[in-house]
Parts: sequence; structure tokens; C-alpha cells
Amino acid sequence: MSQPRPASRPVIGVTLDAEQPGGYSKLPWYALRQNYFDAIAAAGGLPVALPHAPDLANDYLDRLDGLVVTGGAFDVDPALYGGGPLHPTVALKPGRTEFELAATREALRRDMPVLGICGGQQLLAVAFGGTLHQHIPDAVPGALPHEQPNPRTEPGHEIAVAEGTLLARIVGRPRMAVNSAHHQAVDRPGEGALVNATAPDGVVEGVEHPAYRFALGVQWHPEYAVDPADTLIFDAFVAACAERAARR
Ligand SMILES: N[C@@H](CCC(=O)NCCCC(=O)O)C(=O)O
Repeated sequence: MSQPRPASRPVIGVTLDAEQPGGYSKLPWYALRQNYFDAIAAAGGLPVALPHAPDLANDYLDRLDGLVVTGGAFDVDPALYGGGPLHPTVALKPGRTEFELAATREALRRDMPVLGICGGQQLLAVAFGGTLHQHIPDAVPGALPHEQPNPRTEPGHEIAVAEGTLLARIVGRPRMAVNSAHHQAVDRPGEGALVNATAPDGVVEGVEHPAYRFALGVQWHPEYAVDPADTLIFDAFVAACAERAARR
């Protein structure tokens, strides 16, 4: 389902990963791959990076038409979804999660379009009231090797798109090749939320919530456009942001 390009670009916030001193800088720094911004701009949006400032979440959202919660080298604290003791593989970035959860919950309250990608999809599920598997190999017997070694520019497996979902309406296909690479996954999507994509082993690869105009998360990385249908996800998201901008 291709979308017409918006006449004027909706302003879309993009969350960042946070890194400790070392490598790029001797001071703390933010990080994010360029193709998140490229994919939003190619779909007609105006991407802007959002630093981790929970107290400024409202100020940022006052100026935004949509929010992309990105992936990164982080996990969501199981304490935020009643997940029990921390699994030894879980890597926390409290500052990132505090900001992203505040911004995502407020964006949902405002019914602002939200797109969650990879770890951002997992955070979105937690914002829906859902739960996560802290480490797939220990939680899902016989699971595929979801922390795939292949480059993100290549698919690792297919996913089945659930009929009757927003994702199904966007991609217009029952299956997609995806490049997801993760050690966690959504367990329960949250009250009223839906699982819209699953891997061949049944592991959740996408969630959405029909109570909102556009609240959708995918475990894979559509910004690489590994599957032609990936660009349709950004087209639909940016179109939803443009619609909201027109209503403001
Ligand atoms: N908690 C998640 C994190 C997965 C994720 O966001 N990976 C992205 C890696 C960096 C990138 O390509 O953006 C998990 O299940 O591992």
C-alpha cells in the first residue's frame, strides 16, 4: 500500500543510543546509524535526534509529529515489566530507557504516531503493559539463533504477518524476509495490543496497538530495506505523522 509523499515534512523525533567514554570520545556520547534518519527523510519526514532528557520529553513532543524509538545495544530493565531477577546477559542503559519510556508513554497519551524498531519495539511493548523474554535461548526451547551473525544488510529468516493487523495492511503480504538480530523478544504484548509478526519458531517479531492511530513496533530493521516491503512501513508511518501535523 504505497503512500503519497507528504506536502510538507512532518517533524519526527528519533531516539539515540548512549555510549560511555571510549572510542569516539573520552566523554559520554550518543550513537545511531545514519540509515534511521535516511529512511525517515526518504519517506518525506524531517528526522530530528532526541537527547536523553526525561524532563524535556513534553517540550520535545510539543514540537514533534511522530516518534521513532530505535534499537541499540541495550535491554529494558525487567523491573519495568515484572520480569523477575535480571538475566546475566541483560545490558541496561537506565538513562536511555528512562527517557524513551517517558517519551513513548506521553506520545501514546497524545495519540502521536510511534514506530518502535528492534529494542524500540520491545520498549513499546513494555509501554503497552507487555512483557519480554529476557534471553530467548533460555526462554524459548528450540528457538532459532535470533542473535544472527549475518550482516544487517541480509535477511536472517522470514516472518509471518498476522492477518487483520496494521502491519498486514501496510505491507500487503503474508510473509517478509527480515534482518532482526536480538537476544530478547516480546513475550506478552500488553492489554489490547496485538502480535503482528512471528518468526518460524513462534518468537514475536512485531507488536501494535489498535487503540492508537499508529502504534507499531517491529523487531527487525526496516531502515535497511532488506525486504522491498520495509520502505512501506516508513511510508505509512510518515504519512500518519503528516496527517497528525495537518490536524494540529
Ligand atoms: N534488547 C534488544 C536489543 C536489540 C537491538 O536493538 N539491536 C540493535 C543493535 C544495533 C543496531 O543495529 O541498531 C535485544 O534483544 O538484543
